[in-house]
Amino acid sequence: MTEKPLISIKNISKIYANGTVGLKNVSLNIPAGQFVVIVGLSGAGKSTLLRTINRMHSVTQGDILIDGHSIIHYKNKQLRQLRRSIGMIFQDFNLIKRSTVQRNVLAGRVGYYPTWKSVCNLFSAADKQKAYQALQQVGMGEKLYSRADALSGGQQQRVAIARTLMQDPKIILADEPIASLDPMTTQTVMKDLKQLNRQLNITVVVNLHSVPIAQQFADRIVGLRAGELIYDKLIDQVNSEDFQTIYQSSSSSTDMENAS
Ligand SMILES: Nc1ncnc2c1ncn2[C@@H]1O[C@H](COP(=O)(O)OP(=O)(O)OP(=O)(O)O)[C@@H](O)[C@H]1O
Repeated sequence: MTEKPLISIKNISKIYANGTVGLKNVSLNIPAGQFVVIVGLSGAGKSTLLRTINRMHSVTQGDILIDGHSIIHYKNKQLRQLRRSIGMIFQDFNLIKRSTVQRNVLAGRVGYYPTWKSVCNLFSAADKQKAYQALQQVGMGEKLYSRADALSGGQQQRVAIARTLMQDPKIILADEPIASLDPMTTQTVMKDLKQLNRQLNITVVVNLHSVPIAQQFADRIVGLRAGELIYDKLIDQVNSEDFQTIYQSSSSSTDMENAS
């Protein structure tokens, strides 16, 4: 029996206002609990694809269903609820640098508060406890009162992950989460994501440049090239030649180094 997908992407295309084609007729079904890695050269459309899933980008054509509901026409309350259920991790962490770790993590909860309460920092004791637990989950409990800008890049990314946990997300989208990190911290951050995926059954979709890291962590690898999906395999079916299709006609030495 085929499992009903949590994320169903149906023939989507994205053409930016300046005419650039971001995605061409991409279809993809992701079941709940899967750890999916999207790989491809710079400009292949990875960020565009990820950002259509939480409607940071709208699609030009096609449909996206989350849990069976089309999201492409969502507005106002529906859109806020959608974004509350989807955590997003960015390459540059997106923390408020001059605020404490606790305040940054609580920011993940603002979708559950009326604006005036979150602006006035009126978070409940239960949510402060939840923030501490989220930090503990990524090994950062003792940094609760540190300032975000006093942390290393890897620590900041883990705070960003804790912030998404405050949303009780069904899905975490991570756009190049390790691009600014050294190899050791890369492992820590990827292991955190994998642990949340496995322990909390959060569906994770990650954009990566590094094929070895993709192979280490993914349940499934999806390859994009020039906006098209050209590759989609479960990890046990992947072989090293597969990646040549994605990375062929590379003009970027960085990508080729990472792919090797
Ligand atoms: N806001 C935008 N306006 C116009 N074109 C854009 C915009 N964002 C992305 N693009 C273009 O869409 C295409 C896909 O870009 P996208 O950022 O999705 O690729 P990517 O695979 O994530 O690349 P990278 O690995 O460099 O982040 C590229 O040609 C890019 O220049």
